[in-house]
Amino acid sequence: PLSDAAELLKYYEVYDTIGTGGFAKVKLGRHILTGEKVAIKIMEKKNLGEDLPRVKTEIETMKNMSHQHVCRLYHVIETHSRIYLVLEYCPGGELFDYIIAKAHLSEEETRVFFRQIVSAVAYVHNKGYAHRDLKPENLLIDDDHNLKLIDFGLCAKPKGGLGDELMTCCGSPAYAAPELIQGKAYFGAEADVWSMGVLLYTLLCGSLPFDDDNHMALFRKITRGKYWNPPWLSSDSILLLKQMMQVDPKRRLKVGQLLDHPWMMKGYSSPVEWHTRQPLGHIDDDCIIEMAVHMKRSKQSTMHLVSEWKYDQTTATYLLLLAKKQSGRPVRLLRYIPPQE
Ligand SMILES: CN(C)C[C@H]1CC[C@H](N2C(=O)NCc3cnc4ccc(-c5cc(Cl)c(O)c(Cl)c5)cc4c32)CC1
Repeated sequence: PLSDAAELLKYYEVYDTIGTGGFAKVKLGRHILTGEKVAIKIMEKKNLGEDLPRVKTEIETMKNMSHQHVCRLYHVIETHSRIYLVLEYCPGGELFDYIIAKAHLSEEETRVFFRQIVSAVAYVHNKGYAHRDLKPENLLIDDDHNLKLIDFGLCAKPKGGLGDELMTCCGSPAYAAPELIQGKAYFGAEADVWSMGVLLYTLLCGSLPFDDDNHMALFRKITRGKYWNPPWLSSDSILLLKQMMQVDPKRRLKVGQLLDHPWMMKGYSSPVEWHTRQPLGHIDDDCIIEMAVHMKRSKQSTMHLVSEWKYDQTTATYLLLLAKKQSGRPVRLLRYIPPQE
């Protein structure tokens, strides 16, 4: 109903649907004040049913994430019948489609992308979360041809940190670790490493290491852990894949060992940089000043308003101004507000 869209249309122009994700529709939008493009994930509450907790998980998780390779949440709008998530726009679409278009990637191109994936996952783990649904469909390409991790609906934050075991069997079977599909208690971080191994295989080979239309046959292949190595793989790639797709989670590589693994270092002089370049809560002076001028408020009161991080229009305006600055565009808000018809 119009009343739901009214709140969204106060702050965004909304264009056509650019994708669908399970129980959500994603539309392209533009933030009126900054002119920045955004992706708007639209969910009908009545269609969510038992998926509502998953949405709440995704929202709370993403509010705690601010990283160069994690898709940024800007604004949460909840109306009578809908939940809107305003997210960082990634014009390059899914990594999945990119791989299909190229059949498979070279080792060099794979390394550039895989270093970004490991950076994102190491950051997420350091925050105490396991993603649990790592796959090429959940990695998007932004306008700088960099990867952004999405879909935190299945991620878990064990009460006692990642040292605690998880029980829920979830994620996409083809990427799921043997211990997870066998219904055993598992460590989220170890299961994520297995999924990253499957991901690395799809990048280098253009196909899945374990695949079968029959679920039971697929499970058998995963628990057996044997897969075909195409002839174009280097021996280094074959070794790394073997170390990540170890059926026994205790023999599997740790994320910490991935950061400076010889395969990851080929052509690079430093380990994967996983720390964020935009710490949560960081307040940028230029953005605060532009907002203060625009809102006719003092710099001090503007800084306090932004520091509440309510993921409302203020948070969205600040973060999108910051994104503009980081892309080298002018830190300016729209001077003229068109008359509301
Ligand atoms: C697992 N797949 C099927 C899901 C699809 C959903 C549509 C996506 N998409 C496009 O189709 N075209 C362009 C496009 C551009 N920018 C996007 C920014 C964020 C998201 C996004 C972020 C989060 Cl955190 C999230 O949970 C979801 Cl569902 C989507 C999607 C974008 C997007 C691609 C992945």
